[in-house]
Amino acid sequence: MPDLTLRGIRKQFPGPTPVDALRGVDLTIQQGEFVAVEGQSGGGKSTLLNVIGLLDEPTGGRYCIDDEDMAAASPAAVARRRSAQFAFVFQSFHLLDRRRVLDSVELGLLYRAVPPADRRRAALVALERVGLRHKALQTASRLSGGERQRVAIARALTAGAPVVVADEPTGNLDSANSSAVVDSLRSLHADGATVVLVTHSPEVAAQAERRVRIRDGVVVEDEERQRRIASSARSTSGPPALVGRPSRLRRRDVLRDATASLGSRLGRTSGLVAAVAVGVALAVATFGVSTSASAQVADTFDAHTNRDVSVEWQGDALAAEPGGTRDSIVDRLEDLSGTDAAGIISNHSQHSVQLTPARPVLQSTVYAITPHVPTAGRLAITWAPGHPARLAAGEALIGSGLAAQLEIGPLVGGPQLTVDERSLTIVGVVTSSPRVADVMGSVVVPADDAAALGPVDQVQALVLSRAGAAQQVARQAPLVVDPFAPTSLHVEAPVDPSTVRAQVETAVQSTLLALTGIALLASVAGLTNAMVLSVIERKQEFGLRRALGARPVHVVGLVLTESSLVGAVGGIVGLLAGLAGILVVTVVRHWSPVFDLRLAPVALVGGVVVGALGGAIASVRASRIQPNEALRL
Ligand SMILES: Nc1ncnc2c1ncn2[C@@H]1O[C@H](COP(=O)(O)OP(=O)(O)OP(=O)(O)O)[C@@H](O)[C@H]1O
Repeated sequence: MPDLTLRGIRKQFPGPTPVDALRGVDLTIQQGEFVAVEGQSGGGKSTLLNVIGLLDEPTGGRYCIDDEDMAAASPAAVARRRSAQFAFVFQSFHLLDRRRVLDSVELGLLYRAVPPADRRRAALVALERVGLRHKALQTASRLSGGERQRVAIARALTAGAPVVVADEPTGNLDSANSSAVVDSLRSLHADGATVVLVTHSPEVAAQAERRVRIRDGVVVEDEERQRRIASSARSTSGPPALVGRPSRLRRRDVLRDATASLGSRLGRTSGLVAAVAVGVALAVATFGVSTSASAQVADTFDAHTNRDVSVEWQGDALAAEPGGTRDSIVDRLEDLSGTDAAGIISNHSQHSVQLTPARPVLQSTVYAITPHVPTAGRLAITWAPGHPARLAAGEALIGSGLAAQLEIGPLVGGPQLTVDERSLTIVGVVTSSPRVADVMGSVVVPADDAAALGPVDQVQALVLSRAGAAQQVARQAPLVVDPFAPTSLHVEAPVDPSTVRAQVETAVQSTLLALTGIALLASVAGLTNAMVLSVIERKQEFGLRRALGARPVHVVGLVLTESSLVGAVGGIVGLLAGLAGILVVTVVRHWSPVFDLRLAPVALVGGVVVGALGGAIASVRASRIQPNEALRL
């Protein structure tokens, strides 16, 4: 049981004009005394109490508790002493205002690693003693001033600390409530606790067995005349046994405490969650939209451009080789696995074309095609009404450009076109030829009529491959077209789709990931700001926790747990909002949405990381809050 010995205690507050609040205080308080500290305002009473309760360090002199010099004790040892040996009652109560009364009463035991059920039992017993058991589950801020001070006394009772330090506990109370509080203090004293009480009230001071008067930072009067009388009336059993392990905290309790704390400020907590959710939602949406967009781009490539393969050669050189006829080349190309359609189109340079003898003669290129060129070359053809979609000997197609030049009307009655001296029936107009653009201004005849057109300029085998097979077909096509000199042929195939796909995906994703990073950084910045503001607002609460034995690391843990919880909830809300965003964008753009299941854990972990980062600065600030400064009126 501690005896408190102060020798030559000085306390100077620095500043432009330093204040000497204590100027050499000598005082010995033995275990079990009831001491009232009186004196004029500004005399140094609260400062003395803070030094005694280890809430503040003196700047000079020696303060020993049971012969241990506190100046030599480590911060952790001081926190342990505070938790084990002191209970505090303040003029302005200092409760966890937004939380249940029970939480304020239990707080000291929380920092002694006492299990929740035991804490609750002890708190209810203490509340019973101050007549407030029925208010245990009520929000503390709803209580009257007198009730709040009785809750603070209940907290001191629960702590079972050997020394109760009370700084003007009746300062804000009327006389009835004052007497109730003084009675409670006397009852604590009767249990064996030392009570050190600062008061301006002579009536309250008169209840103490020893009155110490302090003026201008020195003890001017120390009256002990009632000590003997009171000592004899006092319990000899000493203070109640201390429960728990001082200045220790159970990990599970941090989570409960943080959850309760967040729950007690739902408005602010929602704001914090929103700060995280916005970042996570943007991250999820950009990531999801980029995946959907990439899939869309890849699909487009696969469906169209990637299927075109062509092999080109000059003149009619192959015709003389065995198997060099157009039909056999086309047959071999169509036999390749991965080919959907194949055809050969040859360019027979310029010829004179004329619609009727009355019309002008035009010069136009003539192409000869095998039957599957319209499919393989993806030609769009408007056939003459009633004509089958196939070109027979003596018939011709004309490109829509040439048709306009020739001023051809509807293809009814089989209009005739004279090419050189030959008359051909026009049976269709080519309205689109994406692979051989020249066809649009040309005449197209069947390959069987090609011989009549004279020498060939250029021959192209057009292959339409299956989606994804273009590369394979492009490798084999020259071998089947000219097995004797495949390298002499010019092959055109699309860029490997996987390369294009990867390039597009990388480009899209790196841009969007950069945006994602910016969104998350903005979230961290927003949360940091909000958490720091929250810590400033809760300064007194953190001071109280420190006074009741919390070490800086406990405070850091609480704030980080709160911000990580906010992050986790923000992550989930952000994930849902982000998925909704993906759905909206993809529906509006007619894309197929891609929901990557991995987004869920990533969003949750991302939220927690954002939360923890956002709470880092606030937690350090909270841990630096000094109890004496935070708890000053
Ligand atoms: N943190 C501080 N920084 C600067 N000066 C301080 C600080 N705390 C107290 N003081 C000054 O130290 C002196 C003693 O203050 P203290 O609060 O101990 O007086 P008190 O006797 O408790 O006064 P009251 O009865 O009005 O509460 C005062 O002049 C006060 O302004």
